[in-house]
Amino acid sequence: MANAFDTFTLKDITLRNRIVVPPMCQYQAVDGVPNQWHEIHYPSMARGGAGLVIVEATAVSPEGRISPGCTGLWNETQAGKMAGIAAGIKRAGAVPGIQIGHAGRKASANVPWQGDDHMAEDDPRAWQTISPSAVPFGANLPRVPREMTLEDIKRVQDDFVGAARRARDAGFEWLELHFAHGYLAQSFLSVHANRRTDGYGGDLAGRGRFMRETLAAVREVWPERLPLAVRLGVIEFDGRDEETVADAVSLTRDFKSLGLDLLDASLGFTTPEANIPWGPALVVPYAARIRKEAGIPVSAAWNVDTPEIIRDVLADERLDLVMLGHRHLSNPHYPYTLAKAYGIENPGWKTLPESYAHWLDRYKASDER
Ligand SMILES: C=C(C(=O)O)c1ccccc1
Repeated sequence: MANAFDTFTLKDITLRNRIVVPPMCQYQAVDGVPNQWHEIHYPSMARGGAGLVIVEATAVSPEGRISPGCTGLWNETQAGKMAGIAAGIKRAGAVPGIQIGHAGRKASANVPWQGDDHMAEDDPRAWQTISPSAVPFGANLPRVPREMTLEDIKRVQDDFVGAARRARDAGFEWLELHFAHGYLAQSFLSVHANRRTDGYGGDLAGRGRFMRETLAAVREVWPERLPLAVRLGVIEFDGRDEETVADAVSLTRDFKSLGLDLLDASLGFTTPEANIPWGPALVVPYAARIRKEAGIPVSAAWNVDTPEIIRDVLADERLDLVMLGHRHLSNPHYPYTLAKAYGIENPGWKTLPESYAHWLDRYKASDER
């Protein structure tokens, strides 16, 4: 029976606990280059006590960004800045992770609080998006993407490999491929986005090919001793759920045979018509099924966010790691809050830097006396 403050070892990497700061886009980069925002944000999150801090969805190419504010790992300038961020996370006691991806037909968008929609075609910042088929997402993202050629597919897969190599050389110790949320890789898997009739479309084998090939190629450059994860949209809530979840189980088994170490279960988000039943631990049942049927460690986000839920999903081994994004944005020291909720002795010394722990212990808060 695991609990949130147990260590977790995967390959040569041991996390100090089961708490993860998941990738959460900050939309603060310029030309994909991390800056002081990221240099403060990520080490601060790590200083709060989480076991693993995963840097936001980082584009493998300029056209792969969701928005102009997204980070990238397609050049050495970006890699140099990312090296400092990885070191800062590690210095703060967490394992440095990074998520790499390509936004596909959801790219070229305004940041969420500036519209969360495709930039106008005459916006000088906008760019042509690409996708498995010339099928738009719709709703706030109506631009018709260009259908990818086989050369495009190979180029983008090579871009994933290049970004993985830069992440390795920058000192990251945990790599997550972004195969979820309606971005490019998920679009290949989705019947809502992929109408191809060549080897990258049609049945599950065809729709899963881009993901399998990309994972295998990245595994070649990502050190065997370091964990390789995939965030996969395992359900869409589009009326095809049993088929989609069964596909996710099958695909995860394939990924495992290609060197996947952990599956981070999330949502598909490939159609605006989805009817998502928002609520506590929304994705956990599907993550647990994959854990059992594919025999691989799993994590999940999406309202795994109370001490009771966190305790239960870990104790009964539905999840191996909990992704606490919302909790960390409102309180980067959430591990301390969680330790106190569990009545753990000396919660500050258990989760925070010694200077914080000292003062928290030395002079009690008025409601702690
Ligand atoms: C910006 C996102 C990402 O990087 O996955 C995202 C998209 C949809 C829901 C949550 C997060």
